[in-house]
Amino acid sequence: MPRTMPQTIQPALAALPQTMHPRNPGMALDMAWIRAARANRSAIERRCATLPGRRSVKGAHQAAWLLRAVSMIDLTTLSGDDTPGRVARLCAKARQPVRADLLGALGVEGLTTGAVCVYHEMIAPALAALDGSGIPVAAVSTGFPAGLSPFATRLAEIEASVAAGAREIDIVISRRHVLLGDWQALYDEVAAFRAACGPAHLKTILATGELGTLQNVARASLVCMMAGADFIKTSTGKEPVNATLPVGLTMVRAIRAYHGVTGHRVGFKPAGGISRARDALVWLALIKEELGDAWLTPELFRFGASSLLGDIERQIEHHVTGAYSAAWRHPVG
Ligand SMILES: O=C[C@H](O)COP(=O)(O)O
Repeated sequence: MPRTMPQTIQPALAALPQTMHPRNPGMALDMAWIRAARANRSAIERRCATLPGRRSVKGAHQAAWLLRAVSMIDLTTLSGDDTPGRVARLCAKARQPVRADLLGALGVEGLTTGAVCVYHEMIAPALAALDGSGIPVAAVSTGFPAGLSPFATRLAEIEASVAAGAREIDIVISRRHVLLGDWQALYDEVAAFRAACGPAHLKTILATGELGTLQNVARASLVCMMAGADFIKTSTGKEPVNATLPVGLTMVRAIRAYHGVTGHRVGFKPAGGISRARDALVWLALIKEELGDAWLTPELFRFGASSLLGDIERQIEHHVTGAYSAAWRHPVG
């Protein structure tokens, strides 16, 4: 027996900011600012420990937040055995991320994921499957995930993916530049990637699980933003440790500081290992509290996730019907 339609859901979705912010133009490398950037791990961990409990949203509010989360997912497949068929199924899910009967019960229309994220070779099938939907295709690039191919090859890879129709490019930075403290090299690399992107938006993957310290994460975040990144992203999903809350808090505070100084809004994308609806809610609480509602839009926040959507759909089904179904009934791709 469907529950009464929660009246909060459609307004919560409609209230999503639709404004187009100007892109981050970047700025000159400010070494004094980079050197001054610090990250106090114990304070950061204490702050993160408060997040899961304090912001417990229930019922219709939880369903509304979960639907909002869906609109901010970069629905991802990044496997060596990806095929056009798998990508087509993923894109069908991006167009209709939650079962029509469930959305109908909630009075919600027009919900899609934020983007579909694939390797270069899968751009064409993704574009074909998303035709007319307005959903952008994001391509991982620059020798993803290690980023150790020749520099010219990495630039050419970006240009090829933009020419193929990707509107967003997820690059990986050279971790050694961070580990060696060569901030000028990191800045020059990211600035060159940004130039190669042209009109496509640049998401810079820090691969934080390989950067050693939170201070390195804070400094690398600032350098990427100074070099013109549209988004900073935690991880490839292939590192041993991917998106963690302490890393996320460090990065969003760097975004907040950069906005405070320059007035430019840079987006944030936690990625890798985010697979449960309740974790998505904690990430949204982090963004709301640290950056404010202006960032709770697909333009400025994305989850990079391959399996999160299935769990969210399952929770939405529970909200509508009062029953849980098996996870296998909510395949993503
Ligand atoms: O950028 C997205 C990640 O590769 C997805 O990671 P995941 O498969 O752990 O959700």
